[in-house]
Amino acid sequence: MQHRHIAFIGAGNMSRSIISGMCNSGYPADKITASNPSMPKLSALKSDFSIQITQQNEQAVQDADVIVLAVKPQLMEQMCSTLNDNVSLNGKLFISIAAGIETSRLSEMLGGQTNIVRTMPNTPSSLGKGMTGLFAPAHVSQADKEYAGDLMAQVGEVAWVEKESMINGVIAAAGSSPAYFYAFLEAMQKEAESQGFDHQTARLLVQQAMLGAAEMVCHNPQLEISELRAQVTSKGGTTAKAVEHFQNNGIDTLVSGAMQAAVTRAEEMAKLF
Ligand SMILES: NC(=O)C1=CN([C@@H]2O[C@H](COP(=O)(O)OP(=O)(O)OC[C@H]3O[C@@H](n4cnc5c(N)ncnc54)[C@H](OP(=O)(O)O)[C@@H]3O)[C@@H](O)[C@H]2O)C=CC1
Ligand SMILES: O=C(O)[C@@H]1CCC=N1
Repeated sequence: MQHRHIAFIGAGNMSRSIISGMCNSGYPADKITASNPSMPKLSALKSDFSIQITQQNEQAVQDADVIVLAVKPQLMEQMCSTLNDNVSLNGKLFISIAAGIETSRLSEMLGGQTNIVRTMPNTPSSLGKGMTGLFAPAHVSQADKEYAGDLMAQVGEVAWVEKESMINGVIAAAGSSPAYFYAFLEAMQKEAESQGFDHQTARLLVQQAMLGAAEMVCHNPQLEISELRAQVTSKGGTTAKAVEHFQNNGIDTLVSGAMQAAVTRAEEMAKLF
């Protein structure tokens, strides 16, 4: 990918994941700056990756070609307007990773800048196993789209969406969904403990089963996921009873309700921030 000078505004979990992916794949550290109000996360980034750090957003932005907007959604407006008041933003590419803030709203926050790509990554990006959805308005150049796609590909798979509203679908299916799987695993671990396993063994049993199941899905793209399920489900056996219990208790409705709740919240956030 092109090695443009890039600044991360907000040095939290997601920025650290992306920076780690970039550095691991050879992006020059002297072209990466991170900015954050408090020092500890910056110091860790400096010592782990030798990138540039600053507590002044303006300083990070000044010399950068690309600005990654990586603060919490409720802080975005204040942060962007302070930037816009203090430094020229013309000619820069903005890449937002924030949930629930549309590009038109980001443009307002940035004093009319329109060169904005919106992305939705997830926390497995920290292991290079992320999934990121991207959207760019039609006026964003092919070169800028390519840069944004290459950037997020440093930490996993990427998928572009044509309509901005589909970013909320990405949130429901991939941005938030690691937490659904954790909730499921927590419940399984608890039940395994009730059945007599100690905490660590219960965790090992469920985590290894999940990892193996995920790998089976990835390594067998020719098989529908339902076919992989069928392979586990012996006729008259144990799995059939467990799966039947899920189905009789509305697993499909439960999952679609949860995903719709995530979309609804993203839509509410778009009005709030
Ligand atoms: N976590 C997730 O699963 C995902 C999160 N996102 C999005 O990523 C964004 C960041 O989330 P995440 O990394 O999890 O959050 P974190 O809280 O880990 O990181 C946000 C960082 O922003 C810093 N910050 C606060 N105010 C400012 C400011 N004015 N200028 C610069 N930096 C500031 C905070 O510093 P300090 O701690 O010192 O206050 C903190 O380090 C959010 O918009 C979220 O919607 C997107 C996809 C997935
Ligand atoms: O919960 C959130 O709002 C963010 C966006 C996706 C994952 N975490």
